[in-house]
Amino acid sequence: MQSLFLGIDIGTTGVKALVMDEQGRVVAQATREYPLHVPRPGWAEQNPEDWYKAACGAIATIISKGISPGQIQGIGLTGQMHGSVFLDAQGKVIREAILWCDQRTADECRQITDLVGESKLIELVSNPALAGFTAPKILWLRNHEPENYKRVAKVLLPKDYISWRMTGVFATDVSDASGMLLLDVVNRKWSSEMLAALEIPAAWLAEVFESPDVVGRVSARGAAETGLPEGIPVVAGAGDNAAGAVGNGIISPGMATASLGTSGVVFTPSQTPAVDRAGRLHTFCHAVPGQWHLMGVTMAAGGSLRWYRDTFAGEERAVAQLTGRDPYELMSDEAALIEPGADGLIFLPYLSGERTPHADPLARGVFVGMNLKHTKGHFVRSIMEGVAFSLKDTLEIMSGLGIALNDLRITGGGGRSAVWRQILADVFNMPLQVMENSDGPAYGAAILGAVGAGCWQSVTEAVAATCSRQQLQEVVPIPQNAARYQKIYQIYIDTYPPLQPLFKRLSEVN
Ligand SMILES: Nc1ncnc2c1ncn2[C@@H]1O[C@H](COP(=O)(O)OP(=O)(O)O)[C@@H](O)[C@H]1O
Ligand SMILES: O=C(CO)[C@@H](O)[C@H](O)COP(=O)(O)O
Repeated sequence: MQSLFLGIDIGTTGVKALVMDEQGRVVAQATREYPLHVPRPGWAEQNPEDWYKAACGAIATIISKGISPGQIQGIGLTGQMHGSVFLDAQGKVIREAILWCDQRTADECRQITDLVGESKLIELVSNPALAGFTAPKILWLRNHEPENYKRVAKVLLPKDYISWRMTGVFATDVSDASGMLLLDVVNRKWSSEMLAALEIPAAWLAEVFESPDVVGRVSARGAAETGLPEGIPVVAGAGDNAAGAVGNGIISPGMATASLGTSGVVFTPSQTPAVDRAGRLHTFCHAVPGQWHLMGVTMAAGGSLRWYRDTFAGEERAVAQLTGRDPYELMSDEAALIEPGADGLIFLPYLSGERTPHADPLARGVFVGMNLKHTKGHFVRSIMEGVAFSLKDTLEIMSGLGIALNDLRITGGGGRSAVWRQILADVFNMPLQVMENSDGPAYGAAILGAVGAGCWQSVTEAVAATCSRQQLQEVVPIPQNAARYQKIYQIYIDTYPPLQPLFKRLSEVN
């Protein structure tokens, strides 16, 4: 009987689970959505119980597809990074998790920066204090919900909460832990100096492991809840971007992923903890032991298109329901009819604030240049283009740091759109590789689970054994589009600076 490996991704929109065989072939997959709560503008929360129920539901669907649970020999978890799950001493969730895209901690970021100092922060944890990272959320709880704060016994990241529910073990991995602002990223261990400075007890944090390390086994309780046999090894796993990179074979310098999930990320590995001293890129540990990575993050990439779909694409949603098509496909068809440049309509995708290149939680989305000619197709196209310009910002910073990329692979839900893929290739003026499996993070997690279970000796060996078959297509830039986008990009980058003080004033009256 073939051994199988289960990868589970606790995404922002839902859980994606897949099962992979010893050759790296995906043999079954399932997804389950859950809601995102926005109690106030700029806030974003989810109920960890929803994640666990969805994960159990996705596992049940996979089993119902004929997968024998007894064949599963290893499990890897991944998920949205930075989210704070606060548990009390009985293991009860104290309040909803505050997510990566929540912008409430601007004051706490300032507090941390004032307390520790900008350059000392880079020295201790390799990154500046950014809204969305986990440590500022812990301080927010202390400042705003002292009753809840008093009850805290553990702070877990989203995937680590699921791992704990399955195994009873409190564990995390170096890539996800990097986004807490509490990890000494260079030495891959908690920073006792940072914990002391912020007065956060070390006992609140899970033990840190390398991503393919086995941290526990499915417990009797986990088995009863998930329908999996007791005893399957569970590895530490990785943050979704690092796991997605493993799933797409991004484990050497020069390679990168451009990801269009809810967020948009350009991710490239590094053999050293090469810090961007200006703090524009995140410097985190990679899921490959001994490697690090740099990444730039656009907060609302696919999230911008989803906002448009939910707010303005009622007609497309209705037609999609009648025809069995996906509303995103219909929106992409509309965008395909519009010329590159959207007849002068430019979109700044700062609907959830921004991280790269402007670390500005108060930034907001903007359409510039609307005129009477513009139709819905123009708006869809300008959203796709604005997100591409934002990812280009990260590529430009990387290039300024001397990072040369020669293999850029697209991943995430937005990569399903051929129009959006071509826009990215044209805006970047670089060929893009389209991979077979767009659920890169879940696939990467399954690979890590397989390495932990001993199917391969290392992540590098696993990637060599699984990824070569996955390259489907190359999207080549169209020279005249690339030239046009180069001009529009110059206008795009000049649009934010004069608006920045207005975003601040807007936040004061809202
Ligand atoms: N067919 C499609 N065309 C264009 N964009 C799409 C399509 N399908 C999904 N998307 C985009 O992908 C996003 C979800 O990507 P996904 O990788 O699943 O995100 P997450 O991991 O954040 O849950 C959606 O918000 C949407 O913008
Ligand atoms: O905050 C980050 C990375 O620093 C995000 O990339 C989250 O990890 C969420 O990812 P998606 O839901 O967009 O995949």
